Amino acid sequence: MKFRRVSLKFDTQEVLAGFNLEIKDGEFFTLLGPSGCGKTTVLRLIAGFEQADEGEILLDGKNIADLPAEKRPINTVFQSYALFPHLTVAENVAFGLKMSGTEKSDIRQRVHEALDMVQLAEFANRKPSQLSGGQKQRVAIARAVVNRPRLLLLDESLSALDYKLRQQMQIELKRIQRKLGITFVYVTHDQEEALSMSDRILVMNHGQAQQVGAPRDIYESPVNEFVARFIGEINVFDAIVEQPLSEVRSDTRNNQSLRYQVRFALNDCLREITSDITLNVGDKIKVLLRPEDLRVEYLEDAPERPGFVGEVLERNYKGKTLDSLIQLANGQTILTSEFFNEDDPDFDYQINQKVWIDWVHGWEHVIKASDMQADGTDADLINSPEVAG
Ligand SMILES: Nc1ncnc2c1ncn2[C@@H]1O[C@H](COP(=O)(O)OP(=O)(O)OP(=O)(O)O)[C@@H](O)[C@H]1O
Repeated sequence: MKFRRVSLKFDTQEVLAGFNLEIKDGEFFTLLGPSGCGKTTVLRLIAGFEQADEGEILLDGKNIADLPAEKRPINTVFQSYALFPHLTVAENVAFGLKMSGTEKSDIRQRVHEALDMVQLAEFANRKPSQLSGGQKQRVAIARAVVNRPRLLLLDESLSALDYKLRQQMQIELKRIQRKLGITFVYVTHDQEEALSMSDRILVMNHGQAQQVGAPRDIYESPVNEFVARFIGEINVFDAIVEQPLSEVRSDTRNNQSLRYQVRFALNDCLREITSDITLNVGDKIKVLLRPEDLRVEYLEDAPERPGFVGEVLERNYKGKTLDSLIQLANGQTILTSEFFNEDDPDFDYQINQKVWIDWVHGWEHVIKASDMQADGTDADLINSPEVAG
């Protein structure tokens, strides 16, 4: 399904302007962004609950923008489940099929299959009030897939569940989606949820597409500061390109990147970096490093080494990792996250301890400083072929 230059205003507020989108058949696609960025509006436009002022919404190449919601082969699972309390689980799931005049025997068969799929066959005769939150959610999903829609829309569908159940349902949803082969369009502001379930994610801000890609691309190669900061923790360092270095580095995915010598604003120190994008001498860049990309060592071990010197402000033992908040010489604070390693004598530093910070070279991600507008908007991206599809 595709959006072509879709615009929508609520009174004077422009929520979407020339918005493009492509969702591939059979994929688990997630719309991710902060509250108010327009995710639900996009979902409601797909469902037909909202009408676009301009543009086309295409399904199988046909413009469905004027087709009423009930005529679209699209179902929605709401956060509130919206089950009928007086009907049993099976009757809830059968409801839509009954209304459309499906044969009784066919209904029985399909309701059974749908409940089997969400592993609720034995609960068929219960009422919604006799179910847990996760079970109600699964009934809502069974009801939404029983008439085999082309697209299933899920609006923050797991947010009412507690953390543990939510994690189980993430796996469950992905399993159901794979089994059915139906295109799922999921809306969330939870980046962890988006990363763990999606085939592709669209990151939005202020009604604009920021980046679309596989979870790994979005996490490891964010196109701007907004995406980098929205998807997990990130440390940002200013630098200027001094000179290109001839050698090329290949990463584990065989992507080739270029090497440069750059001058970091911090300590005015010269370091080598790799970059996926071509840089010119004098370019202002931002070197992005995730907490897990950084390495911390006792300062006494390396007094002469180039790099960033800091002082440990906080350390949090997290079981698998030791996370530290470190203040650098220029006042900037950074977050590091290191896997527990009993054999490393430098591992367990103390508060106020002076430390030296390096990173796993090749893991840095570089963007030009001009790609980093504070509000995350980047006009060039909105209509880029990648986003437009
Ligand atoms: N019916 C409406 N009338 C007026 N303004 C609306 C309406 N629906 C949404 N908006 C506005 O449009 C913008 C986008 O809203 P939308 O619900 O799509 O955001 P969202 O990203 O889904 O947010 P959330 O995560 O909080 O649900 C917001 O500024 C919102 O206030």
